[in-house]
Amino acid sequence: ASKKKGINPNIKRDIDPFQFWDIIGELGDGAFGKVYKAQHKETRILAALKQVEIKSEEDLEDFAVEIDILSVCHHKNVVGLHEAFYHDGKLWMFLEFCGAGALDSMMVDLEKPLSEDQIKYVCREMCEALVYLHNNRVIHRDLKAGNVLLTMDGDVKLADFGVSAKNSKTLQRRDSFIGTPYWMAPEVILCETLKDVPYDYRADIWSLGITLIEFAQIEPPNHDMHPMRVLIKIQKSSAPGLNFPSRWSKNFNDFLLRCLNKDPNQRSSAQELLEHPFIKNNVDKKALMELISEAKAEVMEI
Ligand SMILES: COc1ccc(Nc2ncnc(-c3cccnc3Nc3cc(NC(=O)c4cccc(C(F)(F)F)c4)ccc3C)n2)cc1
Repeated sequence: ASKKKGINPNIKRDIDPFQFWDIIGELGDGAFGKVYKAQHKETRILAALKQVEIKSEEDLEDFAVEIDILSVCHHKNVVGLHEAFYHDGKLWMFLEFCGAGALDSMMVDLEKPLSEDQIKYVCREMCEALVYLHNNRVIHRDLKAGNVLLTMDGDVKLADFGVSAKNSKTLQRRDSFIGTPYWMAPEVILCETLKDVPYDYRADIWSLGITLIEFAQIEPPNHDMHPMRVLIKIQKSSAPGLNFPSRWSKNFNDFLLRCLNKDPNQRSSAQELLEHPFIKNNVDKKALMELISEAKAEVMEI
């Protein structure tokens, strides 16, 4: 039976976005169209704008999924959608602007990893986002430092930029389904290769563990391997850990063991992780605020 193509109520149609928004800068050239910095004419709020050419109804359906997720997900740790337009054959998405950018570029710019106190705070905020997403039956599927945004106030917001073309280590994602393999849980790889093993929210917990190692070491495990080789390595090897565990607290090492279990059933849920001593108490944004001022100061120097 032909599914009735519901018009997505969250997308404003045939209204020119430039009536309400000005483009004030460029944020980068993503894999699917350009991304700009925009400002609302009345409210003066800032947004990140993605424009995507819509060539077919199928394209629109693809992106309508993203709009549906963003329209129902209202949480302090998930990037918010201001509004979306379908105008002039293009889909325009205005997301809340996070002034400090993504954590992977911050570590690259500062040429240093996060401290344990910074990791604690970001990890606690990411777990709160995952509890919310998983309770709303949303699986992120591509958790990594590049999808963790920061505001100038030190708020942590989960995003998903699809696949950045600039990262040559990315296996084609849009049509096929392989993302960036380094963060992929073993069962996901099985699923991608055998295409039948259904995987669920526990894959995000594995990727969270890999992302914490990335925060601690700037790169995920196996980053120096060819992406295709990594798929096999993750399958075959035991769960990864920190390169120098003794440099980190027992709580951090134990938290990683709870995330990085090759058996999805052995992994903790995001809710359980919120109770783990690594992030349960005296976690605050102070350490992260220092990192943000360093990163912004560094930019001012140039
Ligand atoms: C280079 O310096 C900067 C400085 C500031 C920023 N700040 C910023 N703030 C907000 N968004 C962006 C952004 C950058 C590049 C590409 N897309 C961006 N945001 C964005 C995200 C989305 N979609 C999602 O984040 C998304 C999609 C599906 C699911 C989910 C989730 F599961 F997390 F809710 C999130 C759609 C459209 C846009 C414009 N960038 C970025 C780079």
